[in-house]
Amino acid sequence: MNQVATNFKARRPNPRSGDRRQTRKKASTSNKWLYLRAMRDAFVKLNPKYAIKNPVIFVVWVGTIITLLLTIDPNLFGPALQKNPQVFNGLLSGILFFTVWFANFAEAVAQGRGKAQADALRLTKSETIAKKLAADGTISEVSSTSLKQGDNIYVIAGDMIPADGEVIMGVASVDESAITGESAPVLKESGSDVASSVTGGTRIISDELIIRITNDPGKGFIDRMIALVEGAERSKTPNEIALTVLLAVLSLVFLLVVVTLPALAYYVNSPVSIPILIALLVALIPTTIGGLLSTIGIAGMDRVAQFNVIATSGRAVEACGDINTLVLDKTGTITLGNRLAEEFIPINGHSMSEIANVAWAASVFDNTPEGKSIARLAEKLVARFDFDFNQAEGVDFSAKTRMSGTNLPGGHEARKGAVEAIKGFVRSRNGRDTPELDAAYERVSRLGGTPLAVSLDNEIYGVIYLKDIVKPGIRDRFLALRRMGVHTIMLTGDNRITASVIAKEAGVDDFIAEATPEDKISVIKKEQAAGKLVAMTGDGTNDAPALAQANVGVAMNTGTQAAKEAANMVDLDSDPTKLIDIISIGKQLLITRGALTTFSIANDIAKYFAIIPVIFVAANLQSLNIMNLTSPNSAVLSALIYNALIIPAMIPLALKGVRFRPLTANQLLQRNILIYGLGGVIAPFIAIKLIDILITIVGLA
Ligand SMILES: Nc1ncnc2c1ncn2[C@@H]1O[C@H](COP(=O)(O)OP(=O)(O)OP(=O)(O)O)[C@@H](O)[C@H]1O
Ligand SMILES: [K+]
Ligand SMILES: [Mg+2]
Repeated sequence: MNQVATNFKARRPNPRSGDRRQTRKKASTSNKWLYLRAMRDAFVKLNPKYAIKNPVIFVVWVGTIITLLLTIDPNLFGPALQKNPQVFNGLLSGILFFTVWFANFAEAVAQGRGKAQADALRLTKSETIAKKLAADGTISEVSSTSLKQGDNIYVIAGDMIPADGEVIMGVASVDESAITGESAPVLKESGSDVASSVTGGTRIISDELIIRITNDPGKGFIDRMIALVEGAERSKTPNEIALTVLLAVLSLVFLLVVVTLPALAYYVNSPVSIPILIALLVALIPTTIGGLLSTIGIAGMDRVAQFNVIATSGRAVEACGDINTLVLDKTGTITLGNRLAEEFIPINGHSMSEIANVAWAASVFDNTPEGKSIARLAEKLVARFDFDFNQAEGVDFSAKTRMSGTNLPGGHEARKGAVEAIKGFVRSRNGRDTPELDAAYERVSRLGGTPLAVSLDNEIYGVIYLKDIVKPGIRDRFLALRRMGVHTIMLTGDNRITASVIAKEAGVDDFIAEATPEDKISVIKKEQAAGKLVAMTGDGTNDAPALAQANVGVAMNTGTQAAKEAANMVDLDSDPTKLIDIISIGKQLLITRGALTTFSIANDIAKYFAIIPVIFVAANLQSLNIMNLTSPNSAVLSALIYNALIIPAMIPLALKGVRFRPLTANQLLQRNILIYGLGGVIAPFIAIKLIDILITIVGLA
């Protein structure tokens, strides 16, 4: 006994999870490496094949080449017009090069974070020996990489679970810290909707299980996660594509403006040179947002991942920002969800022990947490109901019938379930319900509890009070959602009174009681038909269709494989309220993008006033030179140095996102226009002036 205990302890200090946490720490302290790698990757991204995907930055890239050629031969496209053309063109070319490189660097930094995460995940994916079960029950040892969908395997305390699967036999505790970072072991058992799925790379720490493999090699959950965090599957979102197109069109418009300038300048006798035109073009096109656009998107997915939620696409994260309606389960999402039997309320002259006996008989085959807790409470009251187990048959609970029970020998039927369901059942057997039933049912419901009626054949014995508690703090979260303009709907299989009590206590906007699984889908469809974008969470198999129908479906990691496949996000901590955080991240992503676009375009005013006087310098239009910069060369270089430096300066904001408050889209828009629009107009005037003074002191121009 002692020996076993020490053996078990001896294994503890060195479980995989420990190794992994160290790796995580290493990954976070090795920021220096992350930046070094990003610097290198920023050069790799200069490849034109890659660079052309970002039209705005590609224009700068082309400008770099042309100004480089003009450095070698300033008279390549006609006589050079400015002072020291070779030095000027060389400096210009260098600044343009760094503009492109900074944009690449920004993207590489965002991608690098994902790569570090993927490296940590790969550690959990080492090859192990799996014990495969043949049809005749014999066990053979095979490599974990050879396991296919449908294989059955056996694992015992200490083993690593070799691949994703569903528990088909046994109860055991599993250390899932390798994927969730949570050290408390989780109970896994067969039959239960929420606790039967296991993930490859986690470790079983007690007892034994038989698992049916659900994925072919290389298609497991961790494989998918690695691909996702590495950004391999990141496709541009519709909003991002729309903005890219808009930025490209804007660039084209500026290009047309710039090409027509020489004619105008000629007219006022102020000829302009090619490098100045390139400088003006680069200054005017939206390089700041163009350079940071994909960084913002990657960072959004990354931020979701830091919440321990895996998004299957950037599209999903972004869609979160547009969500108008949030559909939530009551039990386990809004309430704690471990609904336990608190009390039996006998009616119609039945005694406490009578209702306990029938409740016990109706629960012996019920594997749900509710069923088990009813049996436990009945046993506390020394319930007895003698019958031959071999001749009895369990009637499983389903969300559709909303009841469960046991078919006893001799044709007797013990049932428990939602009061309306039991009323219907008893009526179909020529029984009656009584006002006493309604009184008991109302009493439980008014407490926010779930009442279950108990019956044997056509006789109702009373009501079971299943107690459930609204999660602490949930009210504030719904309040925050309301401020963001998100409408919340609680869906529950429970009755109207319970539903309204819980809805009021939690502060949701709306509720639907006595909902069947089909109702979930129809609610989502109805909202969508009204032009709303809908998000929902769920865990059970019967949630899968609704998860697929919703614009954003977040499955719990403890949920079934079906639910996880259907969803576009999986929450590793299985905390349904996290959807609220994800919505905030999505909104923040959209706002960050909007803020930086506003800032980028507002910047143009200062850059315009810095460069335009240079073009009309010979015309002596002094009124244009409002910034009073030292020389034409210094004016152009200052504007472009600012234009380049603002990209790395904005990387932290792109990665972290702008400060977010729960406000409606309109309020946020107004706030942002004020901060980033006004700031975007003023900041460059000051910065360009300072750079001009600095390069005059240094003597660059
Ligand atoms: N094990 C059970 N046996 C019999 N009846 C049950 C059992 N579990 C729940 N019920 C009844 O069936 C109803 C519907 O259950 P269901 O799980 O669909 O919804 P819910 O848990 O109340 O709400 P939610 O949709 O928020 O999870 C419950 O409100 C309860 O009255
Ligand atoms: K620009
Ligand atoms: Mg439920």
